[in-house]
Amino acid sequence: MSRRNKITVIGAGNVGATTAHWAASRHLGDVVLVDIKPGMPQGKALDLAESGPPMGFDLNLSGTQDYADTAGSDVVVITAGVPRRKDPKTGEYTSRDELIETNRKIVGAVTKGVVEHSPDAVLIAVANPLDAMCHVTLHESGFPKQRVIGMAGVLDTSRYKTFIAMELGVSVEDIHGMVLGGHGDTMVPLPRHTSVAGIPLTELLPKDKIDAIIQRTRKGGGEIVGLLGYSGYYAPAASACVMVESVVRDRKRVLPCACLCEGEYGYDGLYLGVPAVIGKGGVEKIIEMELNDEEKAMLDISANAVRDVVKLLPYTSAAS
Ligand SMILES: NC(=O)C1=CN([C@@H]2O[C@H](COP(=O)(O)OP(=O)(O)OC[C@H]3O[C@@H](n4cnc5c(N)ncnc54)[C@H](O)[C@@H]3O)[C@@H](O)[C@H]2O)C=CC1
Ligand SMILES: O=C([O-])CC(=O)C(=O)O
Repeated sequence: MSRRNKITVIGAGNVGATTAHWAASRHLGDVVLVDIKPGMPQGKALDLAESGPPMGFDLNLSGTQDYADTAGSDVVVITAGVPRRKDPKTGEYTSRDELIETNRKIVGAVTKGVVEHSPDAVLIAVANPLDAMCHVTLHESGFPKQRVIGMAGVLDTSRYKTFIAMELGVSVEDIHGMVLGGHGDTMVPLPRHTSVAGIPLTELLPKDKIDAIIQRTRKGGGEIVGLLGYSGYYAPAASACVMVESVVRDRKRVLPCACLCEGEYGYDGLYLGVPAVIGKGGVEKIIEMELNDEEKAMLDISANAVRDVVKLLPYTSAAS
């Protein structure tokens, strides 16, 4: 009898529980939710399982504090970590980068727990600061780079496409394009490589409108924090699920993901959002697209911003 895919989600908070929800509703596999809060992943998994009859999914959904229950996972999504929050009094909110000290410890610890029981899994990092957390996950897992991927570009691209669709009054389905670079304000949307049903975006919108969409995309996470008081989770979880699906169904989607660049785009030993073919083995190939001087300069700025954060980690030799 063939076995179902096994998907583990570490951290059953907003992003983790919603990832489990999307994964179940798309029938991607059995889902194990892990969280340090006793009873909480168990409760969310049971509640989700009880939504199977009306929603028509019949998967095993369980919650646990014990990594032994995650054994043999095909994919593990690591959302455990603190999110940024808005101070209700001042309206100020922290940057993703300020989460590094807390989250590197959480992500490091959970990665060790995961790999002990799932030595062949593909790991998808989600906690922030995302690109740095990919370095933590790679280092603590000892996995090959192909099996440690970061989720950010799918989300950033999703926001970019949403804003384009809103501006043009067209379906998001017909918008094709990508956002590369680090998951921060220096990310690099690529309007020259964006089209609407094959029509270049640059023919459909004037430069000032495109520039406004780029700025809104770069600040997309912050816009949600500003409105909610904490980080968004529907779009992040949906984006993680697109990556999970490409792995478990071996779809070989071309997705912008944080991948370890070793020479690609001129960067060495640095996680950065680049287009990649995602299949059963994780990153099957990084696609090197032609960038013009302006685009490459923006990617360099973004890579430098990521490098500055990665340098704060205790064990990486500063990536070049
Ligand atoms: N890469 C991306 O594009 C995005 C990243 N994020 C990041 O994802 C992370 C999670 O965000 P939310 O789900 O909104 O936060 P949340 O606070 O709702 O959930 C985090 C969960 O992690 C759990 N946790 C903490 N330490 C743990 C440990 N050692 N083992 C197991 N579970 C542990 C907490 O108990 C909590 O339930 C944050 O770092 C956030 O910044 C959020 C959205 C998008
Ligand atoms: O901005 C945040 O706090 C969470 C995140 O990474 C995003 O939504 O892009």
